[in-house]
Formats: sequence, structure tokens, C-alpha cells
Amino acid sequence: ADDAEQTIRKTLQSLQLDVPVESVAASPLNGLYEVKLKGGRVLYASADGQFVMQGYLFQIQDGKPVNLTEKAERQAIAKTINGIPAGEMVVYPAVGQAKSHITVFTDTTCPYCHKLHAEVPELNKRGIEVRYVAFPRQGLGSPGDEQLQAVWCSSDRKGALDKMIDGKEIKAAKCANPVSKQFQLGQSIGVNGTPAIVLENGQVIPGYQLLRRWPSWRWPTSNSIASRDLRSWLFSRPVSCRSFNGEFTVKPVKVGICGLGTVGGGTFNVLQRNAEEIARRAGRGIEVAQIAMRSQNPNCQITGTPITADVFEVASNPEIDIVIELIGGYTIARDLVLKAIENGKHVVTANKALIAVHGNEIFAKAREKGVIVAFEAAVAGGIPVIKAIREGLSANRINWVAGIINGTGNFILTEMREKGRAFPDVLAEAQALGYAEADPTFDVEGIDAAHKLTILASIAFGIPLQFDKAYTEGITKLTTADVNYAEALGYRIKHLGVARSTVNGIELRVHPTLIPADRLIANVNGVMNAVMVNGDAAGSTLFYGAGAGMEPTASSVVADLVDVVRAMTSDPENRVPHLAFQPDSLSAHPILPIEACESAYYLRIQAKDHPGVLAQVASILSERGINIESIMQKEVEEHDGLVPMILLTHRVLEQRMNDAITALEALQDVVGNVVRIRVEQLN
Ligand SMILES: NC(=O)c1ccc[n+]([C@@H]2O[C@H](COP(=O)([O-])OP(=O)(O)OC[C@H]3O[C@@H](n4cnc5c(N)ncnc54)[C@H](O)[C@@H]3O)[C@@H](O)[C@H]2O)c1
Ligand SMILES: N[C@@H](CCO)C(=O)O
Repeated sequence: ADDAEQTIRKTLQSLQLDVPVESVAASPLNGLYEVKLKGGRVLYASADGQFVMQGYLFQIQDGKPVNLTEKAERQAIAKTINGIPAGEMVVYPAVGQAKSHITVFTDTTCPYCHKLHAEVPELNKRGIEVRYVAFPRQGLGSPGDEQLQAVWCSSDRKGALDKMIDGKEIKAAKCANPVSKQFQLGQSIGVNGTPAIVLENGQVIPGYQLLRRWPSWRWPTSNSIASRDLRSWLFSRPVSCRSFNGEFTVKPVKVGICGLGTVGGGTFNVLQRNAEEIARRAGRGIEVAQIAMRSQNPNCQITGTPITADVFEVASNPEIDIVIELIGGYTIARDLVLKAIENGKHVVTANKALIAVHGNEIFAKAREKGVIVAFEAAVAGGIPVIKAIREGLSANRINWVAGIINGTGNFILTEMREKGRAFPDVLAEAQALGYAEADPTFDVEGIDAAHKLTILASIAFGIPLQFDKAYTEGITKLTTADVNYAEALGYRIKHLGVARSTVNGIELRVHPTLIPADRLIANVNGVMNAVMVNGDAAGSTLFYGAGAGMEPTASSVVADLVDVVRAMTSDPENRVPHLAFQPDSLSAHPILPIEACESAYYLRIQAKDHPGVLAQVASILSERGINIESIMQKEVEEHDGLVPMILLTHRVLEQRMNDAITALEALQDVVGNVVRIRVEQLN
């Protein structure tokens, strides 16, 4: 190894590289030596010194490539830069406690250095100390060199730098100064233009950066030393004053809206109204470049946006980066989304039916193509519950999720309970308000809630979407009598979706449910939705907000757009997975049939007013191991002479309860069907 070191040093000396070799050591790649140059940069050479390489050396560690070159260079550059004595720099300290610092190679004749300088007070306010070092980009003896020496020779360097950048003349006697030393130091770490920013960790960022990108600065590797030859990499003449805009060209992202109904119209309006705020968040403007619609939406004023009647035109429009699917349904919507993905476009959708039924296929295709399919608006309208579970609760093993996840149904139940309004009348109002699905039976029969619950269960437990296995029961058979008896027992009836992880499998069920009236979720009324999530670390959390409607839903659609815009330039492998868990880590934990689910029950039995009926009922239940929690027996109802008997039971398997109900209905004194409503304590 010593021989190799000597040989390599000799070869490099013969090349007359002006940057001294600091060390030569064997690299992890057999036969390859790592040469560290003064300042921090790294080369590679063969043992006989006949081959010299510059470029990145990656080592595969735990299946992932680790850039050894960049790692070594950053460490060494950080050491070099952070070792410059403070007295040799012009320092603009952070306001208050410094969080970090940047070292900026500057030239007062460079306009982009002026731009950066204007942002220094804001950086300081954000806790970033700015340390200037001199880098006369056109070389020693250039006008920049003269100006920089004048600054460094001033008694008040900061004041002199500010003045110089302001175009004012400054006078300073010549003095011994570090300008040429800093110029050489800059070259030794690869600086060849101004401004050049070196982060605390040694990362060198060439060119002017937009302040708003701080602290997540990224720049493409194509800008790296890898694309240049060895000599030009080491000795490229520093002449440029530049703005770095390769990746940050602030062109708006173009989106196409498919379907301009309730949600499409809301999305268009929110994008127009809050355009500036949204662009500040996304980092780029979001421009609606095309709309596919069948008819005008009176709530929208469209001027200048191209319109088509064909949604597939949007999916094939080369200008469009993101397709927003808001037409609803499973058939055309599926074809549209798959087409958009095929064409490399990201997709935002509010379509829970589509995701619940075809999501597995859609996400697989999206993964293959490296695009994002975002669907926050598909569950609970304006509540960002997908993001909360997928990202905010990612530390937790989730035990259960329970939610009021259909706005129309909750609106109907609330109006019926509070105002005694008739079911069809309230449903018609929900439709007029734009809450209901195209086919409102989806709302009132629990299908829409089951779509949403399917999605929630997948992201909560890391299982594939399995809508066909969800148990669904609607609100159409609920009677005012049961609503009132529930109230008398201290409960409220809500149409609830429950997904629970048990040792045997996952319960996935939507049905009317008695909830203790003092729970927050029992008091979620009207079109509002609420989703409770119980995790092993966070405990129970509750997410509340408008579950349907034009702008609440648009809020989620636009939030997804912002997320997609932020993530679209990122490595697809490093994005948040569609279903929260990595696709190859989804679990095969089965969905339980309803008979294998467990819950407590409310039972209403209509019995003849004969002695001993209660004893018979109690014995049927106890024979099956079903514990009664409470019994309420009402007066004989005058018109039919029947006694309503209301029972609350402890938790029991549904199968066992089915068996008990069959036996109860077979009793001579029991008339008609036994009403059964499940009870959840949600604690
Ligand atoms: N309304 C809500 O509160 C709400 C909330 C969350 C999610 N969603 C979902 O959002 C989607 C849209 O719902 P909406 O309430 O806006 O429905 P909507 O009926 O008001 O709007 C759908 C629009 O798409 C148009 N359309 C349908 N097929 C089309 C096609 N092939 N080409 C062009 N235009 C077409 C229709 O003409 C209509 O204007 C659905 O998937 C729905 O489940 C709705
Ligand atoms: N029809 C749905 C729209 C929101 O998904 C509801 O009423 O909740």
C-alpha cells in the first residue's frame, strides 16, 4: 500500500496539479485508491498511478447506493470552510441564537451577489449567520479583486461591503488581506463562479439561490463535477456570476380539470381566488391549462382557459402535468386515470368509489410510471385525514378507526332527530346542496361510507384495498322510535364506519351505531364528518370538519395539488407511499366476515304483554353467553297491545347474536323482527 501511495503521489506531481495532495489511501473498491486534495476534493487512482479518475464512487449499503465521494468531500470541505478564522471574513450574525451558518464566496461586481446580499437580513432573522469570503470571479487583478481588497482593508468591513454593493465608493488604504488566499481556497474546493454558498455541512451550492428555498436547498447532480473533465474540474477559469435556476425555473405547473360540477367548480374557484397564497406554498404557480366539461357551471367564471368536452384530451395534453379527475363513477374515471398515468401525468382525484374499487390497480400502474395519485378529497371532504393517518400517525400501530364519513347521511339523521323532518325531504335538500352522490343510495345505504372506510383501513393497517369485503348497512330502516329510545339510554345513533384490527383479522363495517351521547363524535351534526383514530402511541385522536360540499372538498383537492407540485421533482422511491405503507410491505391480514366481528348490541323486541316473556328473553341470551347490560321495558303501546322491550348487551360475536335473534324471533310472544343496532363505546 505504501508503494502505491508513493507511486500515485509521483504521478500526480508530474501532472503539476496546483492543488497539493493531502492523503492517499485504499478505497473500499479493491485496487482503487482515494486521493484527498487540499481543500477537500477527492480523486481516485489505480495502484500503479496509471489511471486517475474523477467522479462519484457509490457503495451499495443495505441495498441503497451511498455516495462515498460526496460524503468524503463534504466532510473535508466543511472542515476547510468552517476553519476560516472569523476575523478574516465579513460576518453578518444571526438575530438571536444562530441555528446555522452559510459561507458565501462573493464578488461585489457580481449582480447575483447583490441579489443574495439583499436577502441577508431575512436569513439573519431566520437564525442563519452569513459569513462572506472573497472570490474575485475574474481573477486576481480584476476590478472585483480591487473592490474586495478595499472592503477587506476597511476598518468597518460590513459597512464597506454594504456601501460597495449599494454602488457607493469606498476608500481604504492598501493592506495585507486574505482576498487572494480565499480565492485560492475557493478554487481548491471547486468554486468557479459567484455567489457560491457553502452550507455548514460542506455542501457547495453554486449560484444565487432563492431565499424561500431555505433550508431545503437541492440542486441537480447534472450540475456536479461529474460532467467535467479532470483538468477543467480542477482549474476551470472562474469567470461566471450566476443565478442557479436549473431546477427552480418558476414556471407554473399546468393542471387539467376533468368534470366541472360541485367539486370541479369549487376547485377552479379556489385555485383562482387563492392563486398567490397557493403558489407561495407550492413554490410554483398552479395554472388551469384545460377544463373538460359537459356543461357550464354557473358558479364559475372561466375566461381564457381552453375547454373541451373530451376528458381524454386532458389526459393526452402534453402541456399538462397533473390531471384532476372530478367526474365521478368507476368506468370512464378508471380509463381516464389509467390513461393519464400511462402518459406520465400525476393525478389528483376526489373519487372514493374509484380508489376503493380500482385503487390497487391504479397505484400499481402509478408506481410503474413513477407518478403520484393523490386522493385526500376522497375521504371526509375537507378534513385532511388521509395525510394525518398516512404521515402524522406513522409512528403508531393503529388499533381502530371509526368515523362519521358520509355528510349526506349525517345531515339527514341530524335534521330528522333535531327537527323531526321527513327522510325524503332532507335527502332532496342534501342533493340541492351538492352533498349527495350522483346515485344517493350510495349515501343512505352506506356504500359511499364503505368506499371511504376501505381507504382508511388500507392506510391505517397497511392492507390492500378490499371494498368487496366491507359489511354495509344503511340508515333507511332507522325509526324515530329507536332514535328516541337510544337517547333515553344516554346514546345517540350515528351512521358509523368502523375498521378494527384484531388478532383474527380486520373488521370493516358500516352501520348505524349507538355511541354514548357524551362522546365528542356523538355530537358531530349536519354535514360535518369526524374520524377517530386510535393508535398505540398517540392514543385516540379526532379529526373533524365539513365532510362534503363544494369548497371544503376543493380545499382537499388543492392541498393534494400543492403536495404533488412539491413532490413531483423528488425521487419516486422516496415519496410517501400511496397507501402509507411501502407497496411490498402490505399485509395479508384478512378482512373478517361480519359474523366474526364483535360488538355490543341494542335490541328492541316487540312482545305480547304476557308474564314470563322477559325471563324467556333473558334465558335465550344467557344460554348463548350474552350478558345483558341494561333492560328498559316501556308501557304497553295502546294501538297494538305490544310491549317494546329494549336491551343493551355486552360485546359478543355477531354470529352468536344472530343465533340468539333467531331464537328470540321464534318465541310465541315475540312479534315481528327484533331490531338490532350495534353499540360502540369508542373509548
Ligand atoms: N360533492 C361532494 O361534496 C364531494 C365530496 C368529496 C368527493 N366527491 C367526489 O367528487 C367527484 C365529483 O363529485 P361532484 O359532487 O362534483 O359531482 P357532480 O355531479 O357535481 O360533478 C361531476 C361533473 O362531471 C361532469 N362529467 C361527468 N362525466 C363526464 C365526462 N365523461 N366528461 C366530461 N364531464 C363529465 C358532469 O357533467 C358534472 O358536471 C365524485 O367522485 C364524488 O364522489 C364529492
Ligand atoms: N356524498 C358524499 C360526498 C363527500 O364524500 C357525502 O355526503 O359524504
